[in-house]
Amino acid sequence: MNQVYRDDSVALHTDRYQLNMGEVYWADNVHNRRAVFEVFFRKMPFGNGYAIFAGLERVVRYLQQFRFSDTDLAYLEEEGYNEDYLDFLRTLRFTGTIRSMREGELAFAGEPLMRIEAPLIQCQLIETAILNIVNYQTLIATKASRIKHMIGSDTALEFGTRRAQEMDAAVWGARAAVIGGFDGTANVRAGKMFGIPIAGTHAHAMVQAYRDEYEAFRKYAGTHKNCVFLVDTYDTLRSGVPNAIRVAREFGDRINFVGIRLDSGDLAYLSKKAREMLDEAGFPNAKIIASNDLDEHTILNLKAQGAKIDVWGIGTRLITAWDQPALGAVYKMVAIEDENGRMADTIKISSNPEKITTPGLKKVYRIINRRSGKAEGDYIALEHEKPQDEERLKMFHPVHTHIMKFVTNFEARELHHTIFEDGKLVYELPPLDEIRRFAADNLELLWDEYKRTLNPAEYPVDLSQACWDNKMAIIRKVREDIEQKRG
Ligand SMILES: Nc1ncnc2c1ncn2[C@@H]1O[C@H](COP(=O)(O)OP(=O)(O)OP(=O)(O)O)[C@@H](O)[C@H]1O
Ligand SMILES: O=P(O)(O)OC[C@H]1O[C@H](OP(=O)(O)OP(=O)(O)O)[C@H](O)[C@@H]1O
Ligand SMILES: O=C(O)c1cccnc1
Repeated sequence: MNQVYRDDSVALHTDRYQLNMGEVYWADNVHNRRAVFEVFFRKMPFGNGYAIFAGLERVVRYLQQFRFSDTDLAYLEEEGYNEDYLDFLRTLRFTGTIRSMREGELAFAGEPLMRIEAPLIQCQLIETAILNIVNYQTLIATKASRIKHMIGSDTALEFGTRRAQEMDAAVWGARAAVIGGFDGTANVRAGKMFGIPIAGTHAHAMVQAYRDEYEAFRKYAGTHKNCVFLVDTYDTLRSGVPNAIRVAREFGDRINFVGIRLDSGDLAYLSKKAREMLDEAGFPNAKIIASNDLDEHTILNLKAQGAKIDVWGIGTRLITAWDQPALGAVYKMVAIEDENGRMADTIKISSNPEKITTPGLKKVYRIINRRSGKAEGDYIALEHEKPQDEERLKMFHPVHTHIMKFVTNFEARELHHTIFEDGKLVYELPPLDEIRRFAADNLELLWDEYKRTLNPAEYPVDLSQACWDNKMAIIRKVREDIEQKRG
């Protein structure tokens, strides 16, 4: 094992191969050539019809802090990196330009979420952290949106911290959940950091600590105005709910009896019975909160059974993205400056046509039909193109090109915004409630066919003719070059 150093920077939050490539570029003096990379994912997470982009705020914070500390450099020296290379890294800062979707934007497979344009070595060194952040936060925001879709107008609370994949995931996951439509979190630190409303009841431990359930509820009521009693420690209907009602009656106006929480058993049956008991006791406004391994599937099922649940506490299955642990977003080069100072488009070829990258500097537009107010699809065009000037826009599937349509009377809304310009932050990070509203408004652009959680329709993400022609010409050129070199 190597020596251990103080963790005082984020610059080494990268893979070793990025530093290795950086050294190659630096030694060959090509490290400052302008390069362009794009972040995108290839498959819709959870089989959902849309994803919700999240992670930009943390990417911004990371890039603002990006610098190698003395201990970083000492560590890299020990790892055998060239001293002059390390001297170069010592003063390295992010000086690039980033165009990105805003957090809360709807995102789809195959389209660039972010575009990073910077000296080659910088593009490379920041790849790992950017993917780390965007992959996780976009995944959780999307999972939260699926769950919130089922919860509808009831309250959705994020309860996952104890089961999250470590502390960072818990707080940034709570924030992503809010972007996806959640109303609050149990994580107090996330509340402090992001201004998320915090909510909380109590655990079985408190009932066990007093042994007597009635006594425990009374103690809670004695110290808290807002009371939610957890009623399933011993027997929900015979003990828990009656004790909650008894304490609520005894304390009267001295407390605000918010309701009860169910955390085990048949949540449909118990919630209906508890609702009857609370109503009969004169507490029709007391809420029923449910938790216990909930996700969009159990919630749909519970609603179908007529469960009387007002507030849903969702932990493990949200914060760990239970059914799909990774989004799989990648970071691919689309252009690089050549030895003559001109930008040249680049491509990565694959035997799978869906995996061939799309070369060149591009923009992404959402094509919105002015008559219906709904999105027709997303349209990826080359930088210089102006789709909004077209009378009749041809949209076709980028792989199965015979699937096509013409759109008229549309708005072409650009999805990327400039975040950094030559290293300077030019974007004002919006407050979280604005991002949450933005995500909810965006969902209004989608037909219901794209929003159902089971087998949604595939939303079109198309290339412009010029973009497609450019891609085909580059594929042909690469093939010809290979043939020529083979002789
Ligand atoms: N009426 C229902 N329909 C469908 N799923 C339900 C219903 N009630 C509860 N569930 C879900 O079924 C699962 C039940 O979990 P489990 O079998 O561990 O029982 P439990 O009630 O948690 O038992 P324990 O007393 O050990 O906590 C949970 O995911 C819960 O959300
Ligand atoms: O089920 P989740 O979706 O992950 O939601 C969070 C869970 O965390 C708590 O359980 P835990 O057993 O850890 O503690 P408690 O029941 O004693 O509070 C809570 O009661 C929920 O069941
Ligand atoms: O407040 C609660 O009820 C809560 C918080 C975290 C996890 N489970 C429950």
